[in-house]
Amino acid sequence: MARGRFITLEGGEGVGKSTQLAALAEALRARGLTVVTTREPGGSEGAEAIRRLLLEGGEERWSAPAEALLFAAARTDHVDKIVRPAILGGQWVLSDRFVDSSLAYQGGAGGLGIEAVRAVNAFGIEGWFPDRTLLLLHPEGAERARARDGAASDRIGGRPASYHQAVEESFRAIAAAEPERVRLIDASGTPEEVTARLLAALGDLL
Ligand SMILES: Nc1ncnc2c1ncn2[C@@H]1O[C@H](COP(=O)(O)OP(=O)(O)OP(=O)(O)O)[C@@H](O)[C@H]1O
Ligand SMILES: Cc1cn([C@H]2C[C@H](O)[C@@H](COP(=O)(O)O)O2)c(=O)[nH]c1=O
Repeated sequence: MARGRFITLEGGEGVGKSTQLAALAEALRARGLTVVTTREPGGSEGAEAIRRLLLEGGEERWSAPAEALLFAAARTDHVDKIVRPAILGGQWVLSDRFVDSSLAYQGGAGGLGIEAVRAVNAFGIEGWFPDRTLLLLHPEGAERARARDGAASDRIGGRPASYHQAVEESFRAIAAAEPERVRLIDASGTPEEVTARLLAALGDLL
C-alpha cells in the first residue's frame, strides 16, 4: 500500500487554521482521498490530557523548558497513536499545528531557541516531519482570535502582543529556511479563496 501524506497547517492565533483544516479535508475527500484530521496539542487521548495541562491555569504553571517538554510529550503520543499509523495505512493526515508551532512559540518567542526545541522534539518525532506545511498569514489574526475568545483566551493565546509578534517572525524564519516544505499562504479573503490557495500549494503532491 502506498504511504499517505502528512500535511500541517501552521500560523499564529486566529489566522483561520481550524476553518481551513475542515474545508481542505472536504476538498481532498472530494478528490477521492481518505483524510484524517487532527490537531496539536492533542489528537490522541493522552495528548488531549496534556493539552489541558498546558492551556489551563496561570502563566507561572510551567517553566519554559517544562512547557516545551510537555508539548513534545503530547506530540510523541500523537505521532505514535494517530499520525504514523494513518500515514502507513495510506491515509492523508491533516494536522492543525505540529512541531513548527513548538519551534515558533517555545523556541523563537519563548526564548529557548529554535534549534534547542527542534532537538527536544527529534527524539519523539523520529523523522515524521510533514510532507508539506501550509503557513497561514493574516494581519488581523490576533483581533479575530480576541473577537472569538473574548476574555476566555487560554494560557498561551493570552500572552502579550509582543510574544505573538515574535511567534509570527519565527514562523517566517522557519519558512525561509525550508521553502520546499513550508509554503506561505495569504489567509485573507473569503474562506473559499483561502482553500483554493491551500490546494494550489499542494498541487505537486496530488
Ligand atoms: N476567511 C475568513 N474570513 C472571515 N473570518 C474567518 C475566515 N476564516 C476564519 N474566520 C473566523 O476567524 C476566527 C478564527 O478562525 P479559526 O478559529 O479558524 O483560526 P485558527 O487559526 O484556528 O485560530 P487559533 O489558532 O487561535 O485556534 C473564527 O471566528 C473564524 O470563524
Ligand atoms: C502545538 C503547539 C501549540 N502551541 C500553542 C498555540 C496556541 O496558543 C495553543 C493551541 O491552541 P489552538 O487554539 O488549538 O491553536 O497552543 C504552542 O505554544 N506550542 C505548540 O507546540
